[in-house]
Amino acid sequence: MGHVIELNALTKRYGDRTAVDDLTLTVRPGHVTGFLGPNGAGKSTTLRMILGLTTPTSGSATVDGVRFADRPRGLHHAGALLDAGDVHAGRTAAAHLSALARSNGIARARVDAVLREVGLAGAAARRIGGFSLGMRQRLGIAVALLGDPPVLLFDEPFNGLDPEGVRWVRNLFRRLADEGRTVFVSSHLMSEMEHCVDRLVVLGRGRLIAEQSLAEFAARGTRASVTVRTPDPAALTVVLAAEGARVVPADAGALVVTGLTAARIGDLALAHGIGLHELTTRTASLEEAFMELTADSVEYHAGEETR
Ligand SMILES: Nc1ncnc2c1ncn2[C@@H]1O[C@H](COP(=O)(O)OP(=O)(O)OP(=O)(O)O)[C@@H](O)[C@H]1O
Repeated sequence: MGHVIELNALTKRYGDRTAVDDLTLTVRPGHVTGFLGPNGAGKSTTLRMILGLTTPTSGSATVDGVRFADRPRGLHHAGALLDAGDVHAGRTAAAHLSALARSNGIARARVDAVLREVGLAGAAARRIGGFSLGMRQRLGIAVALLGDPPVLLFDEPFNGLDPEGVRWVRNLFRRLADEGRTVFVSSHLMSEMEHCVDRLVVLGRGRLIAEQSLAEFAARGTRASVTVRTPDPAALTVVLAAEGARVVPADAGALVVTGLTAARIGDLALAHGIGLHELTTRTASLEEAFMELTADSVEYHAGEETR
């Protein structure tokens, strides 16, 4: 079984700006691999280089050891959803897919099959110009599936989808991976990814920050904190700080404590005769782990002047 995507020191520079910086990684079949990073991290540029749409400045991107541009009949080999807005608005959905099927040597029957698959069978004869964003995403996914390819790349596939659509896409990715395909999905939102990926590649300012399983990623981010409520926060803060804990006041008189377990906090409070009204352990969410991991590489912070 093959269809491994390999990036080797892949680099893309635009003038003095490095969009993708020395990226080396492997994306394997049978998994849904999430490709995460803040806006401008270089995800789209990377996907475009894998597809041979953008030429690397240096390094290489191959599928099964062969550059995409060197493969005949592209859509049989790899399917992609890139910019869902990038279609001929005057065409109908069926005409758009039929044209692609013809130019890629794909049987016409596949057009109806993928329209059904993405839930657009009823809209086949409608012009794409009148499609909602969610319908365009579905059409883009239909294009990716058209050649029944072993490799599938999706750039921000959840954009514009309603909750039912999001769920459908997640199940679709899972099924495609279970069929042994290589599924590589970009997103800037961890919340979209944590329900459907089993591996993660995290990018920040063009550089690889993490490449691991979802479980490994979750373990790295779970720094537990304990929320404590007490009628005497000042006294408890002194006691906990003396034990080396970090204590931060939170809403409504609560304290957020890191560095001590809930059990230890409870014992210390008892030993000092301090009452407790709440003692709750919280583990950081994947979203928080992702934010922490990429904090140094976020380029565009809200409410901040350009640096
Ligand atoms: N054709 C281009 N010419 C010049 N700069 C470009 C070009 N394409 C991308 N860039 C720059 O490269 C960097 C990476 O962009 P890219 O679109 O790959 O990021 P991304 O991770 O997909 O971001 P987003 O989540 O916002 O889509 C950005 O700084 C972008 O401005």
